[in-house]
Amino acid sequence: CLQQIAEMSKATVHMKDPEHLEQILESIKDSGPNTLQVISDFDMTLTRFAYNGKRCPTSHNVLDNSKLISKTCQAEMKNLLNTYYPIEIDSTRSIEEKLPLMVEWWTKVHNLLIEQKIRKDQLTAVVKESNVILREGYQLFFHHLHELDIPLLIFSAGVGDVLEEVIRQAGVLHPNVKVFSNYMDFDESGVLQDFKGELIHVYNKREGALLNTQHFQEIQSRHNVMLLGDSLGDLTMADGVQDLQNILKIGYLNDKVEERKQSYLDSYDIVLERDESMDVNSLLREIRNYHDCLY
Ligand SMILES: Nc1ccn([C@@H]2O[C@H](COP(=O)(O)O)[C@@H](O)[C@H]2O)c(=O)n1
Repeated sequence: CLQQIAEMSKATVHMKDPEHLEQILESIKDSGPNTLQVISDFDMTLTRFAYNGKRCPTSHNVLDNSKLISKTCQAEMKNLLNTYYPIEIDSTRSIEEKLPLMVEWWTKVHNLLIEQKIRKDQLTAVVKESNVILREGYQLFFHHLHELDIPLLIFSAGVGDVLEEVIRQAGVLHPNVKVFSNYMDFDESGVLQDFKGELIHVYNKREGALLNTQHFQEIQSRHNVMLLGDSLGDLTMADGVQDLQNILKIGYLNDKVEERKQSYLDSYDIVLERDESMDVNSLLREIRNYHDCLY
């Protein structure tokens, strides 16, 4: 199955330790789908990084580039993106150094969005008109997880309302999909007045943050994890999983490939370099076939 991923993939696939990977996969298969949860990032992990050589938008960019935002504000957001995104992906800076700067970026952008008086009823059209695209093979990915009743936890530092709308419009917002993200807070007339709860940025995603929530109860017996991410910050998404047994970490290396390759190879079990598809479907198919043979 691992070989299949390597062969089928249009991208370059790196596997840290194929033997160890095979063991993890066997163990996950033996334990059954009811012990598995999938934890995934959203922007540039479930969605495409580029299409026809052009960058695709993140959930924030869907708003930034839309008609809901004034030209002056768009220019300010672009400036912020050009300032802070290089810091986010800079492999020479530590997470500790980047963290306050990421909070600064998100806070500034959210304040700008609030100033724009965005209305809730405008989001559907804005998503429809955007160039956001889920990765090739997404239908099968969501379908396998739904069929096997495996929870898909999407942990995103993006905008929850936007990304949920993307998944809804793609027709794959199944009941097993749970999104944890920055949700907009609208006033009684449907105008954006704030963002709900604690800010989620690229370096504070942790399943432990869900402790005491209804959802945490539902997943606490699932000790095997498949984690999908595109940044080193995504690696902490499984922190707090109860009695973790096996974790399979799959990383999409989209940008600044050469500079960041080594750190991704050190941290992820499988690294998909410049991939735009969901080759992980082969792993899910394998788990599913194994389960179908047994039951
Ligand atoms: N104003 C912003 C802030 C962040 N981003 C990007 O969004 C990504 C975060 O979302 P995840 O689903 O990946 O957690 C992150 O990679 C930022 O670069 C943005 O585009 N605009």
